[in-house]
Amino acid sequence: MSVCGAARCRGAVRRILQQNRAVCSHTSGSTPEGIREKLQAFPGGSVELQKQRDSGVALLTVNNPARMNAFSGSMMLELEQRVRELETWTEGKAVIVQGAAGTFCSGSDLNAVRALANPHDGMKMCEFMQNTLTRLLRLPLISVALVEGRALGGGAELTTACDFRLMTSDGVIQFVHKHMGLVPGWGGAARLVRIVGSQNALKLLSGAKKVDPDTGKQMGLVDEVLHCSSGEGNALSHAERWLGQFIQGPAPVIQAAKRVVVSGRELPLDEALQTERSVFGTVWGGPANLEALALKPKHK
Ligand SMILES: CC[C@@H](C(=O)O)C(=O)SCCNC(=O)CCNC(=O)[C@H](O)C(C)(C)COP(=O)(O)OP(=O)(O)OC[C@H]1O[C@@H](n2cnc3c(N)ncnc32)[C@H](O)[C@@H]1OP(=O)(O)O
Repeated sequence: MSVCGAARCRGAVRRILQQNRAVCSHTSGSTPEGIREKLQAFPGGSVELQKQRDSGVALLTVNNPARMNAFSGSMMLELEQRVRELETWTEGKAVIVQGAAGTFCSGSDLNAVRALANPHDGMKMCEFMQNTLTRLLRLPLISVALVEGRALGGGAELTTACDFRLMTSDGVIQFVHKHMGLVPGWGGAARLVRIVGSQNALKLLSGAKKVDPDTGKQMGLVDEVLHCSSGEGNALSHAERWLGQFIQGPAPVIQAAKRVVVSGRELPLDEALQTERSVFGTVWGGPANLEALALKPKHK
């Protein structure tokens, strides 16, 4: 990359980091640090990250099978750490978010929820998770939620923090918050409205409706239904194949595509155009661009 290109790239990265800092200050008013010790007091399970360097696809696995992959406090902290690791993965192209043992995620661990049920702790937890999931959605990687089994409550919210949702035929997404006397607090409502529109979002939240794969596909919540028999890694290999059509080519170009989509999705038009120019500058005259020009391609 030229010196000029590198400077533009740093500018684009700086702008995205500024967006992320804006999320922190907008969603908390203060830092969400106070909640870390409290979350640490609810251990159990893990959030695992496996970076597949050959393909540029990372697997992020929510792993707490004894509780249907519910998020313990320590898992919320681990998720933030994993997202932090992905933010600096310059060779990466995509991330698949999945649950362990054939089911996606049943939301917050109800034991932690009970203990943090006062408004102050609830707000801090919600700020912390909003920040983490906003950063997940803004990663310069194509993100896919692979929904096998159930995605409930916070698990349903997690699916909306990905660019795409793939569902196996046994999958269910359900915003069960109403049954808990709640609304989503991890940013899931704001994202849901943007994905399916306000009419559908209101139906899903006020009715706590179960979304099966076909209904999800009709309303635009589900991008693809994976018809595969259940079994270790079977759905994952289908998901990887589906993802393959979007991640051919060099990582900087894939990351640039994601960055212009994030700015187009989130910023006012003038700022989005400015970011688009900066990101364009990182790929214009870059190795992939020069190689393509030398090949005189025909796009048939
Ligand atoms: C702000 C809150 C909101 C958010 O964060 O956005 C939330 O997410 S609140 C949590 C919302 N989720 C739930 O309310 C899920 C409650 N669980 C269920 O409805 C059912 O367990 C199930 C997920 C539909 C599975 O049912 P089934 O297949 O019949 O299995 P079991 O019920 O026997 O579950 C096995 C085991 O897992 C425990 N479990 C499941 N979910 C949670 C959870 N969210 N927190 C803690 N533990 C959970 C369940 O209690 C069973 O444990 P044992 O009884 O010890 O076997």
